[in-house]
Amino acid sequence: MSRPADRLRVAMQKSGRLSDPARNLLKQAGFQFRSSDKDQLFCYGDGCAVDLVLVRDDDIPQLIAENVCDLGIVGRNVLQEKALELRGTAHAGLQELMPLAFGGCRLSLAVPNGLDWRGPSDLDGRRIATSYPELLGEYLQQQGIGAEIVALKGSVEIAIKLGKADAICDLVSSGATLVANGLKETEILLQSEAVLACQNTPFGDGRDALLADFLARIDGVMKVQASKLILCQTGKRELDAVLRLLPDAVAPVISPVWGDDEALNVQALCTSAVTWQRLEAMKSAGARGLMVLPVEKLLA
Ligand SMILES: Nc1ncnc2c1ncn2[C@@H]1O[C@H](COP(=O)(O)OP(=O)(O)OP(=O)(O)O)[C@@H](O)[C@H]1O
Ligand SMILES: O=P(O)(O)OC[C@H]1O[C@H](OP(=O)(O)OP(=O)(O)O)[C@H](O)[C@@H]1O
Ligand SMILES: [Mg+2]
Repeated sequence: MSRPADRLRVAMQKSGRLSDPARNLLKQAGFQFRSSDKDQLFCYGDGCAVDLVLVRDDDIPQLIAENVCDLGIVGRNVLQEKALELRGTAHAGLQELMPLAFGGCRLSLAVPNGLDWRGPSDLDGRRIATSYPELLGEYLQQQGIGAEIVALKGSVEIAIKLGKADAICDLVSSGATLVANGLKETEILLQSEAVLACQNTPFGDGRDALLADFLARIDGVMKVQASKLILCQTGKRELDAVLRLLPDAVAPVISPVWGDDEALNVQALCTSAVTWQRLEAMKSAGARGLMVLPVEKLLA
C-alpha cells in the first residue's frame, strides 16, 4: 500500500504505558491533532503534516514494515522482537531512529529464588517461558545453550508455578513482580526504552523532508528535557575545580562579579543529570549560591 507523499503517519500505542508520554512528546514538539479523544483511532494533524494512528503496541513494527505507517513510537523490546521475526522476509529492514528516554525497562532471565545460579549454562536442557521467543532464541544461540522456549502472551511469571517452565524471560522494571512470584533476576538480555522506529531506507519522496523536520523537533525536545542551566559564583583559584565537575557544559560563560576582584560568575548549560551529589561536589570544590534552572526551548 503506498503512502501519501505529503504527510507522515505516526503509529503509537492507543492505551498503555507508552501512550501518555508519547502524546506529551508530540505535544511538546508542537504537533497537535484534531481529536484528542483516545477512542478516535486515526487523528489528523492540526496545522501540521503529521497524522496519528493509535494501535496495540505489538502491531506498530509490522505497520511500519508494511509501509502502512511511516514511523512509530514503541518499546525497543517490541521493535527488536519483530525485527528478528521479520528477518529474511520481504518486510525486513526495521530500524531504531532515536531513543526517547521514557518507558525504561529490561528484558531479563529469572529463576526461582531457591535455585543456586552459576551462570547461563544452568539453563541447558531447561524450559524457559517468555513473550519474546525471538530475542530469547537469539540469546540462547549466542550463548550456545540448548533450552526449550515456551511462548506465552502474558503473565509469564506464573509459568513456573504451573509447571510449564523452569525459568522465565520477561520485562522487569521495579522488580516487584519477580519478588511477588518468588523469582530472582539472573541475566539482562536487553535494556529497553521507548524509541522512534522506521524503515531503514529513505521514502524517496516528500516524506524524507518531513521526517528530517520531525526528527529535528523531537531532538530539540529531548535536548531541552535533558538540559539544565546552572548558575553559581566561585573564586578565581577554585574555578578549574568547579569546571571539572561540569564536563557536559556547553561553552560555560565566566564573568566578573561587580565589586569583588577575586570572585567569578559561572553560567553553564548542562546536558546530563544535575544531581544533588553533583551540586554538593561543586559546593565542596568552591561554588557558592548554586542555582539550577529548567530550560524551556533551545535553538542551536
Ligand atoms: N514494567 C514494565 N512492564 C512491561 N513493559 C514496560 C514496563 N515498563 C516499561 N515498559 C515498556 O512499555 C511497553 C508497553 O507496555 P504495556 O504494558 O502498556 O503494553 P501492552 O500491555 O502490551 O499494551 P497493548 O495493549 O498496547 O498491547 C513495553 O513493551 C515496554 O517497552
Ligand atoms: O518489574 P515490575 O515493575 O514488577 O514490572 C514487570 C511486570 O510488568 C509487566 O507486566 P504487566 O503489568 O504489563 O502485565 P502483563 O505482562 O500481564 O501484560 C511485565 O510483563 C512484568 O510482569
Ligand atoms: Mg502489547
